[in-house]
Parts: sequence; structure tokens; C-alpha cells
Amino acid sequence: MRTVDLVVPVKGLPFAKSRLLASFGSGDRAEHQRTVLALITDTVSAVLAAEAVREVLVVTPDPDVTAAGRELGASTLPDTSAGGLNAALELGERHLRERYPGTRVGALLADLPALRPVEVTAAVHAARGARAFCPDREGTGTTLLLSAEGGALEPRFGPSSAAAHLASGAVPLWGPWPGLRCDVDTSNDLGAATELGLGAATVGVAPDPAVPPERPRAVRA
Ligand SMILES: Nc1nc2c(ncn2[C@@H]2O[C@H](COP(=O)(O)OP(=O)(O)OP(=O)(O)O)[C@@H](O)[C@H]2O)c(=O)[nH]1
Ligand SMILES: C=C(OP(=O)(O)O)C(=O)O
Repeated sequence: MRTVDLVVPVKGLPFAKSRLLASFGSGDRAEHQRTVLALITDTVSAVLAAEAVREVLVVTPDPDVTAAGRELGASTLPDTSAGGLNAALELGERHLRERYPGTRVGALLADLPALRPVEVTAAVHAARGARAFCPDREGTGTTLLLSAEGGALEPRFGPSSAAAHLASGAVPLWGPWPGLRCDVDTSNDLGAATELGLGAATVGVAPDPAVPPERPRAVRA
């Protein structure tokens, strides 16, 4: 049964995943952007295939992300909030509630290249209708937040968001869903996701985390 509509927020590609840029030889921005787009593609593809998910709404200011989201079958909304991540999520939440009054809304971050559709469905079921969240692999961040049935999302993403979601009354979900918990911010995270098994888009483009990036070459006069 389809029980949740999900907002997936994505920054403008040139500004996204800045901590991952160091993994690229000479700080190669084109390769970096291709990898960020691949992370988004694998995340969105996995949630679109999750049985518990009805609609996936990508909220972004970026035209390339918008085009990629549409191609995959997600709906898209321009991020006009200019208020950061939580504002973008609330914008998406309002949009989904206008379309589906009373719906259960979720927020999923777009950097989960080892995500499996069954993990999303299992987490939705494990929440049992409560406002709940899935902590990241370190237990400090959040990868998925679900509103209660009929309740508001109240996103508190950002530094130490797991503690913030817990303090705001959301139930932590600690199920065996390594792909759902493995968000990729750094090269180390990419290594962990590689061990779990990257999705088809990321496996083709991500730098091998075991190979140190090339140093920028000295410029000769
Ligand atoms: N629409 C929108 N998405 C955002 C915004 N800020 C962050 N995001 C997205 O939220 C998700 C989680 O953010 P982070 O894990 O911090 O990723 P990031 O900000 O791209 O990474 P860093 O630059 O390394 O901090 C990513 O998919 C981001 O693209 C925002 O202001 N608007
Ligand atoms: C924004 C978040 O992600 P990260 O810690 O990966 O930046 C978060 O966990 O709330």
C-alpha cells in the first residue's frame, strides 16, 4: 500500500556536496557535479520503486536536477524558499498537502546511493503512523523524517539533527537498513556506500575511495 509522499531536497549542483569535492583529482568540478547528480539519481530511483511511497517531489533551484528528477518519474518544484534546507522541505510539504489533503509526508535526503526500496518501505512500516526519523550511520544526522499520520513534518535538519528530531518528540528508527543510513558527505562515506553496493548511476562515476585524489599539477611558467 502507498502510504507516504516524500520530499527530496536538492541544492544547486555547483554548491552541493562541497565536502565531497576533496575526493576529486585537482578538485575536478565537472566530475564532482556528475557524481552529485548520480547520488541524486540513485536515491530518487530507489524511493520511486518503494512500495510504501506514492509520490516523490524533488524541491530544487537547479535546472539539471529538475530535468533529471522528471526523467526518472519524480515530480519537481522550484525551491523558491531561499531559506535553506528546512524551509525547502516545508515548501514541498505544503505543496504535497494541497495536492493530497491529510497525506503523510516524509523528507529524504538525496545522498543515499546504496539505498534499497525495501528499506524505505520497512522504515515507513516500522514508524507505525508516528512522527519518526532514521538516524544516519554515525547516529548524529538524519536521512529520513516521517510526519505522523495527519501531523506536520516539523523538519529540524542540520548539524546534530538526530538529537534535534529526538528532542522534538520524533521516534528514532534503528532498523537493519544500512543503505538508508549511509548518507554520503565525505570520501569515507563513499567508501562505506561502495561496500554496501552503489546504485547503477553512482557506480559508473564515483571516484574509487581507495585511490587518493591526484594533487593539482604545478603550473609551469
Ligand atoms: N532545496 C534545497 N536543498 C538543500 C538545501 N540545503 C541542503 N539541501 C539538500 O539537502 C540534502 C542534505 O544536505 P547535506 O547532506 O548537508 O548536503 P550538502 O549541503 O549538499 O553538502 P555540503 O556542501 O558538503 O554541506 C542534500 O540533498 C542537499 O542538496 C537548500 O537550501 N535547498
Ligand atoms: C543535513 C543533514 O545532513 P548532513 O549531516 O549529512 O549534512 C542532517 O543530517 O540533518
